[in-house]
Amino acid sequence: MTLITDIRLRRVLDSRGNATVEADVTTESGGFGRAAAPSGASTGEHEAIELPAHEAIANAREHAVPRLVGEVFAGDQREVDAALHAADGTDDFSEIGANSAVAISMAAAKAGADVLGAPLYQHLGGTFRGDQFPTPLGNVVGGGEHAEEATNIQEFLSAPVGAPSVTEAVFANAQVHARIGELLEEKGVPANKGDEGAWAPPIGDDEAFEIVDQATTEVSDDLGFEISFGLDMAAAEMYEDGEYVYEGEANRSTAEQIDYVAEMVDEYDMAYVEDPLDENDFEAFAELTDRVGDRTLICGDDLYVTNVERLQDGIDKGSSNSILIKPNQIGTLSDAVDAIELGAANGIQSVVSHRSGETEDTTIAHLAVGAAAPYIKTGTVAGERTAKLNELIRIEEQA
Ligand SMILES: C=C(OP(=O)(O)O)C(=O)O
Ligand SMILES: [Mg+2]
Repeated sequence: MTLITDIRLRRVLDSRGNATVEADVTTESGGFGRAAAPSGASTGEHEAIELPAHEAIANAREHAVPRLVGEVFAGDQREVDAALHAADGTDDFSEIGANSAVAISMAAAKAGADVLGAPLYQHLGGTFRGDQFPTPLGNVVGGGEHAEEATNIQEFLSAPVGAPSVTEAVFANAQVHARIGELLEEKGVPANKGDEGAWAPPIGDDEAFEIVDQATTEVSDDLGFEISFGLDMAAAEMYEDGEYVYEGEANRSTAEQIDYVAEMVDEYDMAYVEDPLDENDFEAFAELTDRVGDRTLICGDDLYVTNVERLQDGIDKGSSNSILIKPNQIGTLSDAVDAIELGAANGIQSVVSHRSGETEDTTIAHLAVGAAAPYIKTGTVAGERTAKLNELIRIEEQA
Protein backbone atom coordinates (compact mmCIF):
# COMPACT_ATOMS: atom_id res chain seq x y z
CA MET A 1 0.00 0.00 0.00
CA THR A 2 2.78 2.42 0.81
CA LEU A 3 4.89 1.62 -2.26
CA ILE A 4 6.19 4.95 -3.54
CA THR A 5 4.78 5.63 -7.02
CA ASP A 6 5.79 9.25 -7.56
CA ILE A 7 8.21 11.85 -6.19
CA ARG A 8 8.07 15.47 -7.29
CA LEU A 9 10.69 18.01 -6.35
CA ARG A 10 10.42 21.76 -6.73
CA ARG A 11 12.04 25.01 -5.61
CA VAL A 12 10.04 27.00 -3.08
CA LEU A 13 10.86 30.02 -0.94
CA ASP A 14 12.20 29.80 2.59
CA SER A 15 11.68 32.49 5.24
CA ARG A 16 14.81 34.40 4.14
CA GLY A 17 13.53 34.45 0.58
CA ASN A 18 16.05 31.88 -0.60
CA ALA A 19 15.17 28.89 -2.75
CA THR A 20 14.82 25.59 -0.93
CA VAL A 21 13.73 22.06 -1.90
CA GLU A 22 10.15 20.87 -1.49
CA ALA A 23 9.27 17.21 -2.06
CA ASP A 24 5.91 15.53 -2.77
CA VAL A 25 5.74 11.77 -2.24
CA THR A 26 2.76 9.73 -3.47
CA THR A 27 2.11 6.06 -2.74
CA GLU A 28 0.32 3.26 -4.58
CA SER A 29 -2.82 3.64 -2.51
CA GLY A 30 -2.92 7.41 -2.93
CA GLY A 31 -1.08 8.35 0.26
CA PHE A 32 0.49 11.77 0.00
CA GLY A 33 3.21 13.65 1.87
CA ARG A 34 4.78 17.05 1.27
CA ALA A 35 7.81 18.50 3.08
CA ALA A 36 10.43 21.20 2.58
CA ALA A 37 14.04 21.52 3.71
CA PRO A 38 15.07 24.28 6.12
CA SER A 39 18.44 26.02 5.89
CA GLY A 40 20.96 27.28 8.46
CA ALA A 41 23.02 30.49 8.55
CA SER A 42 25.34 29.66 11.43
CA THR A 43 26.01 26.20 10.08
CA GLY A 44 28.34 23.68 11.69
CA GLU A 45 31.55 22.82 9.87
CA HIS A 46 30.67 19.11 9.96
CA GLU A 47 27.07 19.31 8.72
CA ALA A 48 25.78 17.31 5.76
CA ILE A 49 26.08 19.35 2.58
CA GLU A 50 23.28 21.60 1.36
CA LEU A 51 23.54 22.16 -2.40
CA PRO A 52 21.97 25.07 -4.30
CA ALA A 53 18.29 24.05 -4.59
CA HIS A 54 18.26 23.59 -8.38
CA GLU A 55 21.39 21.42 -8.20
CA ALA A 56 20.06 19.33 -5.31
CA ILE A 57 16.84 18.78 -7.25
CA ALA A 58 18.58 17.80 -10.49
CA ASN A 59 20.92 15.39 -8.69
CA ALA A 60 18.15 13.83 -6.62
CA ARG A 61 16.02 13.36 -9.74
CA GLU A 62 18.90 11.56 -11.39
CA HIS A 63 20.12 9.42 -8.49
CA ALA A 64 17.48 9.13 -5.77
CA VAL A 65 14.09 9.17 -7.47
CA PRO A 66 14.75 6.04 -9.60
CA ARG A 67 15.88 4.14 -6.50
CA LEU A 68 12.72 5.01 -4.60
CA VAL A 69 9.84 5.06 -7.10
CA GLY A 70 8.38 1.56 -7.54
CA GLU A 71 11.09 0.18 -5.24
CA VAL A 72 10.62 1.41 -1.68
CA PHE A 73 7.71 1.61 0.77
CA ALA A 74 7.06 5.01 2.33
CA GLY A 75 5.76 3.26 5.45
CA ASP A 76 9.22 1.85 6.08
CA GLN A 77 11.21 4.92 7.03
CA ARG A 78 14.45 3.02 7.54
CA GLU A 79 14.15 1.63 4.01
CA VAL A 80 13.45 5.08 2.55
CA ASP A 81 16.43 6.61 4.32
CA ALA A 82 18.76 3.72 3.47
CA ALA A 83 17.79 4.17 -0.20
CA LEU A 84 18.62 7.89 0.05
CA HIS A 85 22.05 7.07 1.46
CA ALA A 86 22.65 4.43 -1.23
CA ALA A 87 21.55 6.81 -3.98
CA ASP A 88 23.88 9.50 -2.67
CA GLY A 89 26.88 7.27 -2.08
CA THR A 90 28.84 9.78 0.04
CA ASP A 91 28.93 10.18 3.82
CA ASP A 92 27.69 13.78 3.80
CA PHE A 93 24.97 13.84 1.12
CA SER A 94 27.20 15.95 -1.10
CA GLU A 95 25.92 14.19 -4.25
CA ILE A 96 22.14 14.68 -3.96
CA GLY A 97 22.27 17.41 -1.28
CA ALA A 98 21.09 17.08 2.30
CA ASN A 99 18.30 19.49 1.36
CA SER A 100 16.86 17.05 -1.20
CA ALA A 101 17.48 14.11 1.14
CA VAL A 102 15.71 15.61 4.14
CA ALA A 103 12.77 16.88 2.07
CA ILE A 104 12.22 13.41 0.58
CA SER A 105 12.76 11.68 3.93
CA MET A 106 10.18 13.87 5.67
CA ALA A 107 7.69 13.77 2.78
CA ALA A 108 7.88 9.96 2.70
CA ALA A 109 7.16 9.84 6.45
CA LYS A 110 4.08 12.00 5.91
CA ALA A 111 2.94 9.81 3.02
CA GLY A 112 3.37 6.73 5.23
CA ALA A 113 1.32 8.36 7.99
CA ASP A 114 -1.33 9.38 5.47
CA VAL A 115 -1.82 5.79 4.30
CA LEU A 116 -2.09 4.59 7.89
CA GLY A 117 -4.49 7.40 8.73
CA ALA A 118 -2.35 8.11 11.78
CA PRO A 119 -0.87 11.41 12.93
CA LEU A 120 2.77 11.78 11.89
CA TYR A 121 4.08 11.72 15.48
CA GLN A 122 2.39 8.35 16.00
CA HIS A 123 3.71 6.92 12.73
CA LEU A 124 7.21 8.01 13.77
CA GLY A 125 7.03 7.11 17.45
CA GLY A 126 4.52 4.30 17.76
CA THR A 127 1.13 3.98 19.30
CA PHE A 128 2.24 4.67 22.87
CA ARG A 129 3.68 8.08 22.01
CA GLY A 130 1.85 11.37 22.37
CA ASP A 131 1.76 11.59 26.14
CA GLN A 132 4.99 13.52 26.58
CA PHE A 133 5.46 17.01 25.16
CA PRO A 134 8.61 19.02 24.65
CA THR A 135 9.26 22.29 26.46
CA PRO A 136 9.57 24.95 23.75
CA LEU A 137 12.71 27.10 23.99
CA GLY A 138 11.74 30.41 22.37
CA ASN A 139 14.24 32.80 20.80
CA VAL A 140 13.30 36.27 22.10
CA VAL A 141 16.46 38.35 21.58
CA GLY A 142 19.29 37.62 19.21
CA GLY A 143 22.09 38.69 16.96
CA GLY A 144 25.20 36.86 15.80
CA GLU A 145 24.77 35.48 12.30
CA HIS A 146 20.99 36.03 12.47
CA ALA A 147 20.98 39.85 12.65
CA GLU A 148 23.39 42.72 11.99
CA GLU A 149 24.20 45.31 14.66
CA ALA A 150 22.69 43.31 17.52
CA THR A 151 23.94 41.14 20.41
CA ASN A 152 27.12 39.06 20.11
CA ILE A 153 25.25 36.09 21.55
CA GLN A 154 23.14 34.56 18.79
CA GLU A 155 20.03 33.67 20.81
CA PHE A 156 18.50 34.45 24.20
CA LEU A 157 15.84 31.78 24.72
CA SER A 158 12.83 31.92 26.98
CA ALA A 159 12.48 28.54 28.75
CA PRO A 160 9.07 28.01 30.39
CA VAL A 161 10.25 24.96 32.33
CA GLY A 162 7.36 25.04 34.81
CA ALA A 163 4.54 25.35 32.28
CA PRO A 164 1.72 22.86 32.96
CA SER A 165 1.18 22.22 29.24
CA VAL A 166 2.88 22.83 25.91
CA THR A 167 0.08 25.23 24.95
CA GLU A 168 0.68 27.37 28.04
CA ALA A 169 4.42 27.24 27.38
CA VAL A 170 3.97 28.47 23.80
CA PHE A 171 1.83 31.41 24.95
CA ALA A 172 4.27 32.18 27.76
CA ASN A 173 7.13 32.55 25.28
CA ALA A 174 5.01 34.86 23.13
CA GLN A 175 4.25 36.96 26.23
CA VAL A 176 7.97 37.18 27.07
CA HIS A 177 8.68 38.27 23.48
CA ALA A 178 5.97 40.95 23.71
CA ARG A 179 7.19 42.18 27.12
CA ILE A 180 10.74 42.52 25.77
CA GLY A 181 9.35 44.61 22.91
CA GLU A 182 7.78 46.93 25.48
CA LEU A 183 10.92 47.14 27.60
CA LEU A 184 13.00 48.03 24.54
CA GLU A 185 10.50 50.69 23.57
CA GLU A 186 10.54 52.15 27.09
CA LYS A 187 14.33 52.36 26.86
CA GLY A 188 14.07 54.02 23.46
CA VAL A 189 16.01 51.21 21.80
CA PRO A 190 15.00 50.72 18.17
CA ALA A 191 14.32 47.03 17.76
CA ASN A 192 14.35 45.25 14.46
CA LYS A 193 13.82 41.52 14.24
CA GLY A 194 16.35 38.86 13.27
CA ASP A 195 15.94 35.90 10.94
CA GLU A 196 13.90 33.92 13.48
CA GLY A 197 11.58 36.73 14.60
CA ALA A 198 13.49 37.47 17.82
CA TRP A 199 14.18 41.10 18.72
CA ALA A 200 17.55 42.20 17.36
CA PRO A 201 18.32 45.39 19.29
CA PRO A 202 21.63 47.27 19.03
CA ILE A 203 22.57 46.57 22.66
CA GLY A 204 25.38 44.69 24.38
CA ASP A 205 25.02 41.18 25.78
CA ASP A 206 25.03 42.50 29.39
CA GLU A 207 21.96 44.64 28.75
CA ALA A 208 20.24 41.79 26.91
CA PHE A 209 20.77 39.51 29.94
CA GLU A 210 19.10 42.11 32.17
CA ILE A 211 16.14 42.68 29.84
CA VAL A 212 15.49 38.97 29.27
CA ASP A 213 15.83 38.27 32.98
CA GLN A 214 13.34 41.02 33.80
CA ALA A 215 10.83 39.91 31.15
CA THR A 216 10.96 36.20 32.05
CA THR A 217 10.63 37.02 35.77
CA GLU A 218 7.65 39.33 35.22
CA VAL A 219 5.82 36.91 32.92
CA SER A 220 6.59 34.04 35.28
CA ASP A 221 5.08 36.02 38.20
CA ASP A 222 2.05 36.87 36.08
CA LEU A 223 1.41 33.30 34.90
CA GLY A 224 2.34 31.52 38.12
CA PHE A 225 4.86 29.02 36.76
CA GLU A 226 8.63 29.01 36.36
CA ILE A 227 10.09 30.63 33.27
CA SER A 228 13.84 30.46 33.10
CA PHE A 229 15.98 31.43 30.15
CA GLY A 230 18.96 30.15 28.21
CA LEU A 231 21.32 30.94 25.36
CA ASP A 232 22.56 29.72 22.04
CA MET A 233 26.02 31.27 21.98
CA ALA A 234 26.92 29.75 18.57
CA ALA A 235 30.49 30.17 19.80
CA ALA A 236 32.11 28.60 16.74
CA GLU A 237 31.10 31.76 14.89
CA MET A 238 33.01 33.89 17.44
CA TYR A 239 36.10 31.69 17.57
CA GLU A 240 39.12 33.16 15.78
CA ASP A 241 42.78 32.27 16.28
CA GLY A 242 42.17 30.56 19.61
CA GLU A 243 40.01 33.32 21.10
CA TYR A 244 36.33 34.19 21.39
CA VAL A 245 35.82 37.55 19.72
CA TYR A 246 33.19 39.85 21.26
CA GLU A 247 32.42 43.09 19.41
CA GLY A 248 32.73 46.03 21.79
CA GLU A 249 34.33 43.99 24.58
CA ALA A 250 37.65 42.26 25.20
CA ASN A 251 38.17 38.90 23.56
CA ARG A 252 38.07 35.82 25.79
CA SER A 253 40.48 32.90 25.92
CA THR A 254 38.96 29.41 26.21
CA ALA A 255 39.50 29.42 30.00
CA GLU A 256 37.90 32.88 30.23
CA GLN A 257 34.98 31.77 28.07
CA ILE A 258 34.35 28.79 30.38
CA ASP A 259 34.50 31.09 33.45
CA TYR A 260 32.19 33.62 31.80
CA VAL A 261 29.54 31.03 30.89
CA ALA A 262 29.73 29.35 34.31
CA GLU A 263 29.30 32.75 36.01
CA MET A 264 26.31 33.65 33.83
CA VAL A 265 24.68 30.27 34.51
CA ASP A 266 24.82 30.97 38.23
CA GLU A 267 24.04 34.69 38.10
CA TYR A 268 20.89 34.17 36.03
CA ASP A 269 20.05 30.61 37.07
CA MET A 270 19.99 29.71 33.38
CA ALA A 271 18.32 26.49 32.29
CA TYR A 272 20.19 26.01 29.03
CA VAL A 273 23.38 26.97 27.17
CA GLU A 274 23.91 25.81 23.58
CA ASP A 275 27.29 25.86 21.83
CA PRO A 276 29.15 27.84 24.50
CA LEU A 277 32.48 26.78 22.98
CA ASP A 278 34.03 26.03 19.62
CA GLU A 279 32.56 23.20 17.54
CA ASN A 280 35.75 21.12 17.70
CA ASP A 281 36.60 21.63 21.37
CA PHE A 282 35.07 18.54 22.99
CA GLU A 283 37.47 18.96 25.94
CA ALA A 284 36.47 22.54 26.80
CA PHE A 285 32.81 21.50 26.55
CA ALA A 286 33.60 18.69 29.02
CA GLU A 287 35.23 21.14 31.45
CA LEU A 288 32.19 23.41 31.41
CA THR A 289 29.77 20.47 31.71
CA ASP A 290 31.76 19.23 34.68
CA ARG A 291 31.40 22.65 36.33
CA VAL A 292 27.74 23.44 35.74
CA GLY A 293 26.14 20.36 34.15
CA ASP A 294 24.42 19.46 37.43
CA ARG A 295 22.31 22.65 37.25
CA THR A 296 21.91 23.53 33.59
CA LEU A 297 21.82 21.90 30.17
CA ILE A 298 24.98 22.26 28.11
CA CYS A 299 23.85 21.50 24.57
CA GLY A 300 25.93 20.63 21.50
CA ASP A 301 24.65 21.88 18.15
CA ASP A 302 27.58 22.65 15.84
CA LEU A 303 29.56 20.31 18.11
CA TYR A 304 27.52 17.22 17.15
CA VAL A 305 25.65 18.22 13.96
CA THR A 306 23.11 15.47 14.81
CA ASN A 307 25.78 12.90 13.98
CA VAL A 308 25.91 9.74 16.14
CA GLU A 309 29.68 9.35 15.74
CA ARG A 310 30.34 12.86 17.01
CA LEU A 311 27.74 12.35 19.75
CA GLN A 312 29.46 9.12 20.84
CA ASP A 313 32.71 11.06 21.05
CA GLY A 314 30.97 13.63 23.26
CA ILE A 315 29.48 10.90 25.44
CA ASP A 316 32.91 9.29 25.88
CA LYS A 317 34.45 12.63 26.84
CA GLY A 318 31.56 13.93 28.97
CA SER A 319 31.26 16.97 26.70
CA SER A 320 27.60 17.80 27.30
CA ASN A 321 24.32 16.66 28.79
CA SER A 322 22.20 17.75 25.81
CA ILE A 323 22.20 17.57 22.00
CA LEU A 324 20.47 19.71 19.40
CA ILE A 325 18.65 17.68 16.74
CA LYS A 326 18.33 19.20 13.27
CA PRO A 327 17.25 16.64 10.66
CA ASN A 328 18.80 18.62 7.80
CA GLN A 329 22.21 18.62 9.51
CA ILE A 330 22.39 14.88 8.96
CA GLY A 331 19.97 14.39 6.04
CA THR A 332 17.30 11.90 7.13
CA LEU A 333 14.74 11.30 9.87
CA SER A 334 16.25 7.88 10.67
CA ASP A 335 19.64 9.47 11.36
CA ALA A 336 18.01 12.14 13.52
CA VAL A 337 16.08 9.52 15.53
CA ASP A 338 19.28 7.48 15.96
CA ALA A 339 20.93 10.54 17.53
CA ILE A 340 17.95 11.14 19.86
CA GLU A 341 17.97 7.47 20.93
CA LEU A 342 21.73 7.28 21.46
CA GLY A 343 21.43 10.42 23.55
CA ALA A 344 18.49 9.13 25.59
CA ALA A 345 20.33 5.88 26.32
CA ASN A 346 23.20 7.92 27.74
CA GLY A 347 21.32 10.58 29.71
CA ILE A 348 21.71 13.22 26.98
CA GLN A 349 18.58 15.37 26.57
CA SER A 350 17.47 16.13 23.03
CA VAL A 351 16.33 19.51 21.75
CA VAL A 352 14.64 19.10 18.35
CA SER A 353 15.34 22.28 16.40
CA HIS A 354 14.32 24.48 13.51
CA ARG A 355 16.87 26.33 11.34
CA SER A 356 17.13 30.08 10.94
CA GLY A 357 15.83 29.68 7.37
CA GLU A 358 12.51 27.84 7.65
CA THR A 359 9.31 27.03 5.79
CA GLU A 360 5.78 26.32 6.95
CA ASP A 361 6.72 22.64 7.31
CA THR A 362 5.72 21.20 10.71
CA THR A 363 7.61 17.88 10.71
CA ILE A 364 9.86 18.79 13.65
CA ALA A 365 6.84 19.27 15.94
CA HIS A 366 5.83 15.65 15.21
CA LEU A 367 9.40 14.41 15.49
CA ALA A 368 9.76 15.96 18.95
CA VAL A 369 6.53 14.34 20.20
CA GLY A 370 7.13 11.05 18.34
CA ALA A 371 10.63 10.67 19.75
CA ALA A 372 9.61 11.97 23.21
CA ALA A 373 12.27 14.68 23.06
CA PRO A 374 12.20 16.78 26.25
CA TYR A 375 12.72 20.11 24.40
CA ILE A 376 12.01 21.78 21.07
CA LYS A 377 13.56 25.00 19.79
CA THR A 378 11.45 26.55 17.09
CA GLY A 379 11.19 30.28 17.68
CA THR A 380 8.43 32.30 19.28
CA VAL A 381 6.71 34.42 16.66
CA ALA A 382 6.81 34.67 12.81
CA GLY A 383 4.66 32.43 10.63
CA GLU A 384 7.25 29.79 9.81
CA ARG A 385 7.89 29.42 13.58
CA THR A 386 4.27 29.57 14.74
CA ALA A 387 3.48 26.86 12.14
CA LYS A 388 5.39 24.40 14.36
CA LEU A 389 4.19 25.87 17.66
CA ASN A 390 0.56 25.80 16.57
CA GLU A 391 1.00 22.20 15.39
CA LEU A 392 2.21 21.31 18.90
CA ILE A 393 -0.95 22.90 20.31
CA ARG A 394 -3.07 20.80 17.91
CA ILE A 395 -1.17 17.60 18.73
CA GLU A 396 -1.66 18.25 22.45
CA GLU A 397 -5.37 18.70 21.90
CA GLN A 398 -5.65 15.46 19.88
CA ALA A 399 -3.39 13.26 21.97
C1 LIG B 1 18.90 27.49 14.63
C2 LIG B 1 20.18 27.84 14.59
O1 LIG B 1 20.68 28.63 13.61
P1 LIG B 1 21.05 28.15 12.13
O2 LIG B 1 19.86 27.47 11.58
O3 LIG B 1 21.40 29.43 11.44
O4 LIG B 1 22.20 27.20 12.29
C3 LIG B 1 21.13 27.40 15.62
O5 LIG B 1 22.32 27.74 15.55
O6 LIG B 1 20.75 26.68 16.54
MG1 LIG C 1 22.75 26.58 17.55
